[in-house]
Amino acid sequence: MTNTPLLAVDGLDVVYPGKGFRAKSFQALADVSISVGAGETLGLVGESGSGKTTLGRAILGLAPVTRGTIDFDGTDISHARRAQRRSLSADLQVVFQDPYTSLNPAMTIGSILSEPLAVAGTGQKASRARIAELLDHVNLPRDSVDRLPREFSGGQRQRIAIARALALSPKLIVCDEPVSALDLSTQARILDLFLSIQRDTGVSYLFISHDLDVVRHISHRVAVMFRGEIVEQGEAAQITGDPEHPYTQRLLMASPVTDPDRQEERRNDRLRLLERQRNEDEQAGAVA
Ligand SMILES: Nc1ncnc2c1ncn2[C@@H]1O[C@H](COP(=O)(O)OP(=O)(O)OP(=O)(O)O)[C@@H](O)[C@H]1O
Repeated sequence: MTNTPLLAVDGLDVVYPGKGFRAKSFQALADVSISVGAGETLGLVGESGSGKTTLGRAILGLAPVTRGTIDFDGTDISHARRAQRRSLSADLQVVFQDPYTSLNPAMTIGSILSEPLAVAGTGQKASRARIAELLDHVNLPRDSVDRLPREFSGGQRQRIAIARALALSPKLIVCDEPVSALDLSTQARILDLFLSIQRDTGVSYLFISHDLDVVRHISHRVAVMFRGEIVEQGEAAQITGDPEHPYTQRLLMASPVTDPDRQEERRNDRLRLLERQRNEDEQAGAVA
């Protein structure tokens, strides 16, 4: 990890224009600032509708930037045009939540993986070699190339989506709830895959999730989003275990403990939080 951020979002506003006659516009992000270093994972956590996906989409050029900058690898890409976006796609990739809809059902795995390589001008022989390497990397058999997405389980499809994102060795992958559609044991295996890929390649992740346990497992740092604003950010263990902001505290108290190995740890976090809230209430009472 280096100190120079690979991605620096500064003072970002996103306002969705109203649709139809008299429909109101909607401000989905207000003054959002985050950064992701090379080889780092920033977890982005928050309730449904808080604006997490909108931030990911703004970085990918899919949501309108009204104000602020998005610096990626030294260039402001907040208003990048199509040609610049295309050249960025080698370095900036995405993995979506739903492995059932994110892969074209009519294309073989070989065609899905060769698409980004062909766009980048990779020759057929080099492309075949790269595809074999990618399948090894995500632990899928090499003969997967001739099969269709429907022949794979949800976890395997997410491995294919990850392989596709890795094809051109990106610097940053925006991961938008990439394990939410998977069962618990598959979630754990895919999270481990994300971690081992990062160890091997040094790729950075902006990892979007509503699940504090998932975010704690995968992230170096965590940012918490509430109603379109970042209300708190810091080291993953601190934000997910001993948060300062009342909203994050509520998230911690309300979130289900998905990982059985973490139940004890989470119980202790909650007890510590309750203790702190009681002390703060007592102090407030003493002052009043
Ligand atoms: N294209 C759009 N036009 C208008 N409003 C939108 C659009 N996309 C999202 N929104 C609104 O912006 C807000 C933030 O949505 P967003 O999908 O970014 O939240 P989220 O935290 O990712 O939620 P979820 O976890 O449910 O996907 C919501 O109120 C949503 O209705």
